[in-house]
Amino acid sequence: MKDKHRPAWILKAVTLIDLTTLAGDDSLSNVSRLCLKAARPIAKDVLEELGFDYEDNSPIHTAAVCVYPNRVQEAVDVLKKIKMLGKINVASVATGFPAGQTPLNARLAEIRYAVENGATEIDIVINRPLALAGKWKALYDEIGTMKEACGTAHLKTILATGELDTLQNVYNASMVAMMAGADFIKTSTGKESVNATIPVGIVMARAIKDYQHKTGYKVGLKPAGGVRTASDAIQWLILVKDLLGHHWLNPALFRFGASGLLGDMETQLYQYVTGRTPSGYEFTMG
Ligand SMILES: O=C[C@H](O)COP(=O)(O)O
Repeated sequence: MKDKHRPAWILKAVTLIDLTTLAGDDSLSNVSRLCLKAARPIAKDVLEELGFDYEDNSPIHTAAVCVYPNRVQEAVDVLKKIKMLGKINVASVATGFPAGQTPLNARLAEIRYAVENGATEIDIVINRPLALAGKWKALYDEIGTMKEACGTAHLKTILATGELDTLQNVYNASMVAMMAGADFIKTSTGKESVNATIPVGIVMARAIKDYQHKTGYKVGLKPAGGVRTASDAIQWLILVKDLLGHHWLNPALFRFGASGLLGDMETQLYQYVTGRTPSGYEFTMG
């Protein structure tokens, strides 16, 4: 890619991020910072130098923030306060994230709790033992009940591909999730030892394309876990553009799940604009 196009690709990628915090010590304070960062992800001078408005109507904000169910209400409140709720969605992981090893009733209750608190996107994890045992109908039924529990909230289905053993299982699980009503299929929780990889992305994009051919429905793709650099992000954008088409590169059909991707994007954009490396004092949260 020509260097002059790089900032545009990076800015595009910024708008496709589900800015995530999924840590045991998450609190009102870091969730607030996350929301402020989601609303103003790139420093004012850098953004203006690239020709974008920094003010309220700036199109450069992340697609969503992604938090644990217990933190949904706080994220909703902060985004409402800064008038960004709706422009930035609140996504919640649920269903015993990341392992999914809790009874189905508890997993469903967690979805309902997150939705009642204002989450409009729910990231569930699939039951890996069902997939590994080839019990696809049982997996379909579980995801179907989770879709129902979501109500009007969008369902993102995390396959945890690093634990599915084979690419055939990844393809089958993708198909089952889509047939059960997933709005997005997502690679990983970020907590497996292997997370979003390009080979898995190719298989999932292929499944999405096959599903579209069979049904006419477009399902989104969300690589998540270990996407850390602007170059990683651009690789994913190129993969999606090549396999699914340019129109898939919008927040309704593509997201990055990432906690640590913005830092490198900011650095890269700063370097592009100023020709120098940031000192470390250049960027502050919020
Ligand atoms: O869904 C999002 C992932 O948990 C984020 O993973 P990450 O912390 O490796 O970026």
